[in-house]
Amino acid sequence: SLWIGNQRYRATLSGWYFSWTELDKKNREKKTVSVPVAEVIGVEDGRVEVQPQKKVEDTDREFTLFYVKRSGRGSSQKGLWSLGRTHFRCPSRDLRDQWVTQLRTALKTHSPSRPHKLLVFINPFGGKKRGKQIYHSLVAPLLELAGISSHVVVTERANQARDHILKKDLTGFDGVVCVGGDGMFSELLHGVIGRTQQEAGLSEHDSSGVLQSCDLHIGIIPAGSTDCVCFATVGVNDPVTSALHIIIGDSQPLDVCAVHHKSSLVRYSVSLVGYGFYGDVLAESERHRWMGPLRYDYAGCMVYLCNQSYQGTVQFLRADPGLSSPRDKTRCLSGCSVCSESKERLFPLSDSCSLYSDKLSQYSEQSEGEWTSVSGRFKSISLTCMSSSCPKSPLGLSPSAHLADGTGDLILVRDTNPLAFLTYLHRHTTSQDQFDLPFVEVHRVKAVRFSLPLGEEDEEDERTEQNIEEGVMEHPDKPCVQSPSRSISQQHLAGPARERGTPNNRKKRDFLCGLCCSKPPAVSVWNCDGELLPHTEISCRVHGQLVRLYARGIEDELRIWGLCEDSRNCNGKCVLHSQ
Ligand SMILES: CCCCCCCCCCCCC/C=C/[C@@H](O)[C@H](COP(=O)(O)O)NC(=O)CCCCCCCCCCCCCCC
Ligand SMILES: Nc1ncnc2c1ncn2[C@@H]1O[C@H](COP(=O)(O)OP(=O)(O)O)[C@@H](O)[C@H]1O
Ligand SMILES: [Ca+2]
Repeated sequence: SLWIGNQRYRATLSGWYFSWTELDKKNREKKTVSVPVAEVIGVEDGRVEVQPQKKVEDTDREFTLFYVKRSGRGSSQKGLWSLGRTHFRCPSRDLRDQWVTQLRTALKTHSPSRPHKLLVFINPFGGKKRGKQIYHSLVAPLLELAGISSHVVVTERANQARDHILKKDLTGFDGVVCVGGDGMFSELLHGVIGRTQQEAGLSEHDSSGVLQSCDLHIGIIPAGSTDCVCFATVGVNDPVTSALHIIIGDSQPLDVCAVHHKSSLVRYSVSLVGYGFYGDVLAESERHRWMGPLRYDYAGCMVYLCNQSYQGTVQFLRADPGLSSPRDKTRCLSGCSVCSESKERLFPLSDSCSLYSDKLSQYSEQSEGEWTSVSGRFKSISLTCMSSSCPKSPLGLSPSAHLADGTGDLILVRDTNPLAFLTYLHRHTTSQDQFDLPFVEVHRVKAVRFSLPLGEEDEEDERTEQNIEEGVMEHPDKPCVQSPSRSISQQHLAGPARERGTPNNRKKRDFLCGLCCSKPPAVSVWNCDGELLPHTEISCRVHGQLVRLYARGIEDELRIWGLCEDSRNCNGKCVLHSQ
């Protein structure tokens, strides 16, 4: 027996669960609360509070249990986690000590993958510039409660986090965490992948080579502008929810797209590699960084009004159509079977049995298959390894994409009239199928190549290349950018490609200076997870499950999503109809 206040409960700790059942005066059982041991955050002697401030009342018969608490069913805050806290009173001090010891032992046994030590990078300038405050007031107290030690680095420049991971001693750290947006996540991604390849003696520049998947986990505390990676892997962008996923050591593998130009690596991407509309929006938004997250809406409207389209040829290698399709109306949710079966396909030697051996023989990872080619004028070309859902688009660029199936979705939006394109964009904010439009096509792919029409190819201007290398010339991209934020965006370009002095394409952002100059540009720019790429002709390849995040995919009642035909079936409660 345990007491909460004056109410008596029957408590049990059996295997995976700690449960307490309310008992009435006649010992009849009433409501039960069950907490999986894997979701216990901590057990403390006495009456302990952590919010708003830590307070300990050391009473000898009491203990406090902290655990993951989910927001109620049907709540508008689906997927939101908070810290649950219950004070239990035991019949004696001895029994209290036994409960605390047993719970702590169970925690060790059932949660072997929890981190003990984390390296945390805070971008003080991301999003609404609240990174430091978010970390110190919401996240640090939870880590302390869970007994996780952390080493915190507040960044002073772009790429500091990436360089730290690439070069410094990381002995003892179980994971790296960023407090910031998709740009900060991208720094960690590049650091972790780069370091793993260095240690494995593999070259990142070999576009057909296999990369070593990374052991160091990445955690994201959302404090940025789009927070797409966090939203698409957790389901919400909430710092406390993400901190709790980190603490309990959740693990979500993630596909990564490697972008190459000729024979060198340009960048990695997990969410959006976009040309045309999304590239132009990013280029325009960089000039308005001072607006914070609103810069994307402003730039989106401006670029929409410019009504540009761009010529090019897209070639792609299809993924096995027998496994899944971008239009199959399913969703990649926590425990997704498509992703777990992909693990056996992607790493056939790591598991003893392979359900997929027959499928493998028809569609081997070795035999690449045929490249398909599509040429024309496009409003937008997007490749995304995951749904890319974010607060702006709750179902994302490709709602049925999978986080860890080794494929990406290629979305081609051909040139069309402005109203039709607006319909396409608007469908990202509703449950309507954005692919069910005559000028839109979507393909599930393993690799993509983009080339410009003859005469418009990437210029290999040796002089420009040399000048950048010698540091005598400013990077010629975005010649019209004048705001002080330039320094930040210039540093963005100082990614792997720029450091090796690869050439840059030119003459393209002019129309954004005066909002559509007389001569429309022939070439757009690639947006790679919020970074502008310095090349136009690129090739992309998806590396299945290359990194792992402290997340578990989107959980829930949203499982009905695939079944819901109309709002009457779900009473307006499913994710499609509750928007
Ligand atoms: C009419 C409403 C149209 C809404 C269209 C919403 C589409 C949203 C798709 C979002 C995909 C997001 C992919 C993630 C990208 C991020 O990695 C990356 C970096 O994020 P960070 O700054 O946090 O580091 N973010 C981005 O590149 C931002 C792309 C956002 C594009 C938003 C465009 C808004 C468009 C508004 C158009 C309005 C047209 C209205 C005309 C009257
Ligand atoms: N201290 C810093 N000063 C300037 N730029 C930084 C700093 N720390 C990180 N950055 C860069 O700022 C960019 C944007 O950061 P991010 O956290 O993604 O915010 P947002 O979502 O608002 O774009 C990232 O690409 C990152 O490399
Ligand atoms: Ca994928």
